[in-house]
Amino acid sequence: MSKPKSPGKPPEQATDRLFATERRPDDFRFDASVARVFPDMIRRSVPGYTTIIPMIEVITEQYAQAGSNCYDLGCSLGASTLAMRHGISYPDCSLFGVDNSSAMIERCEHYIALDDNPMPVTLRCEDILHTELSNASVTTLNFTLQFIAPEERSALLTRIARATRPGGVLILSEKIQFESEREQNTQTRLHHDFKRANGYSDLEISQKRSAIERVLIPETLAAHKQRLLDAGFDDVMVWYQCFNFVSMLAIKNG
Ligand SMILES: Nc1ncnc2c1ncn2[C@@H]1O[C@H](C[S@+](CC[C@H]([NH3+])C(=O)[O-])CC(=O)[O-])[C@@H](O)[C@H]1O
Ligand SMILES: O=C(O)C(=O)Cc1ccccc1
Repeated sequence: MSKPKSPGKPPEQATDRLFATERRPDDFRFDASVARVFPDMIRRSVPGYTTIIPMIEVITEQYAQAGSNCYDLGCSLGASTLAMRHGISYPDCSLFGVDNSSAMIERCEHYIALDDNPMPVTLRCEDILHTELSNASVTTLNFTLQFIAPEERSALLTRIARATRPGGVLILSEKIQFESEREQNTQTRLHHDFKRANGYSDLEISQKRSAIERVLIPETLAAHKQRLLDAGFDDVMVWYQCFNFVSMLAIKNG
């Protein structure tokens, strides 16, 4: 599944109307219907997503090391993978994109093939809880850890920290929960205002909210920071926040 490949037809991209009409309250899944609308869905749903992606390139440029592996865990259609690809300046680095949704990985292959950067990308359709990790300089979890069961998160982060070279990093982006109920309500209202400003109706917002309730479990910033330190990272900093969406940089000492 790695490059080089002849650039195929661009995948058809649709507007996200998945929650526009009344539907059964099924849990959200990363299936073919989500994969088809995903670029539109994530851009209109996650405040800051369109800023975070190019910054992943900037961060990768700073921390990628010669002869190392870089991983994008939960790569979806490869937006963060491509940002990493563009940030890596060493031809002897290896870049891996991992996602357990076959619908995402199939489409991701097309997006990788359309991008003209020569660095090979290896895509794995695997569970990130079991994927092999070693010799890492930059690993990205861009809005993926939130979909992992909370009791599995420590083991995954510990595995990433152990696989990370001195001076390497984890970029961790997450929807977060706030300690204070007042702040939680205010930031949630602002997030919903953002979605409304991007054309989502109240019905779409409320049906999506119910669908993700049991599958996207946000935690507080304090919980994330402490767990990253416990996992073996030496320093954790927030480099981006917009409402209840945050991106952190966890660094292993050089
Ligand atoms: N256990 C798992 N193993 C592998 N993949 C998983 C697992 N659980 C969830 N996923 C995958 O994690 C991705 C999360 S989306 C990432 C966006 C991307 N990073 C981006 O920068 O565009 C974020 C969002 O939709 O808010 C989906 O593709 C899931 O299939
Ligand atoms: O849409 C939302 O309300 C979110 O919290 C973000 C999101 C984005 C894409 C898939 C699932 C959740």
